Amino acid sequence: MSTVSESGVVDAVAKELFIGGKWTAASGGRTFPVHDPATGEVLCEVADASPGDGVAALDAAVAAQAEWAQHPPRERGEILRRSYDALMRRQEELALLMTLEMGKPLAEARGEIAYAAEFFRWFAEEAVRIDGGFATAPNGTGRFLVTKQPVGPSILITPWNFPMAMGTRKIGPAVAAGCTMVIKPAAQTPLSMLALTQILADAGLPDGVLNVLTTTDSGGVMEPLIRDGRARKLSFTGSTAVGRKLLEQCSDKVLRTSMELGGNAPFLVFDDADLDAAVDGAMQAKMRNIGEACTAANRFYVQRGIADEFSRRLTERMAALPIGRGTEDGVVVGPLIDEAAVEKVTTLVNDAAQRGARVLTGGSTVDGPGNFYQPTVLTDVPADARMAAEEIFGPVAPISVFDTEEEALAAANDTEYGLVSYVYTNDLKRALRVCERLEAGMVGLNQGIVSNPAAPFGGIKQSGLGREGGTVGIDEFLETKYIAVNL
Ligand SMILES: O=CCCCC(=O)O
Repeated sequence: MSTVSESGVVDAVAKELFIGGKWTAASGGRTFPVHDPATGEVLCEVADASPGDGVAALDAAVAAQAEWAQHPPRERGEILRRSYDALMRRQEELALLMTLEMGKPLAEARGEIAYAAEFFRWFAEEAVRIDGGFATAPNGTGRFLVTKQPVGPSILITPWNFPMAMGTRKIGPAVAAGCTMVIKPAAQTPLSMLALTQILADAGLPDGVLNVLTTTDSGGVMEPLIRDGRARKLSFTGSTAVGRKLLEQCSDKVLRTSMELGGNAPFLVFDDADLDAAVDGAMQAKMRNIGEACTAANRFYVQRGIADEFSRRLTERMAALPIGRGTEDGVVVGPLIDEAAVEKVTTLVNDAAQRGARVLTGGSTVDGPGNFYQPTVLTDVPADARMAAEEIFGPVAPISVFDTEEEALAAANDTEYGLVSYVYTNDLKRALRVCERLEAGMVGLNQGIVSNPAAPFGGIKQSGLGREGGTVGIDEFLETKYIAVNL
């Protein structure tokens, strides 16, 4: 595409299902609308898969598995590498497409395309490094041969908040490992995944390796595939509530699972922290993706000596953020994904205010069309406020004050979640002590963003199972086989 226009990027995407290497209409020709969250307008109609379409997609993935597993790792890597190049070459148009369907500002959408592409570059390099082992048995006679094989047909379910990167983070290692896939993007944001599908097909991904289902009937279409028994793996990114249900379904046929679930990230700022850095980090940890991220700082705990100054500076920064449609120049805060998201944020803020929290800035929706909520800072947020326990998933920063390290750790760990925590301190011993005791799969130490394709992303407790990215990311799609050799 030579020009980048709103209608152009939407028109350029195939709106059908992708099954066995072919674009195909949903059975009955059913479609559903995709909306622009900034205006509420319909962007386009997309195929609405039925349970029967789901089975056809799984059939195609199963049929392609044996041959794909034998495909040379170098070639699997090269498909990913060509796809990386295409993503970066087309960064501008793909970013616009993402902003239109998801709402995030264009600068962030560009960032997500680059982030997404990096997963392909990373796993292109990992495809050729799948290793094994050969050892002598302790009794000296036998030998152990250890090899790794693809798990098999995999079901991938991706969320709306990072519509491209959560796809490449799963597709990358699956392709590198030699697994075939059925992928279902979120109904709110199918277009980025459909564009990505064409990129992979153009890069030479064989027919049947990637099959894509867009649907409004997620449970009706996906549950039978999970229970079918031919898929061997489910990788899901989404809420803990949905993750629990999927885990139950997976138990039926004992599927391998990777679960990237919800978070409730604490952000600790100690008196000895660099305050400028802490406020910068707070803005990143809170406002990346308009707060619609499982990694978003959900609770700020600030030590008493600097609490007023931290709150003042954060409030000033939040109040100054330009709000608007993500396609407009300079906009930093786009719309939330839908009305339900706005309602949830409104309920949580009102609940905290009723329990005694003070609103320092924001605290309400924005007049006019679209799903906008003002950047909001609350202080004196009591421990029993709902937002202390639930993911806000919006531009709201609740601040509470603490006195001692022990108190801060107790508050930070007082959650069923354990995805990520953030700590700001200049005391090395405290930093290490606190990082070790925080119950989280990831910690940002004097850093407001932890996400990196080369690092293992994932949570403990009810934030999930497994890791994505890093050197361990490919293992999620590999089985270890041990061959006992009798000499
Ligand atoms: O909502 C969670 C998606 C994870 C985004 C990231 O990789 O940082």
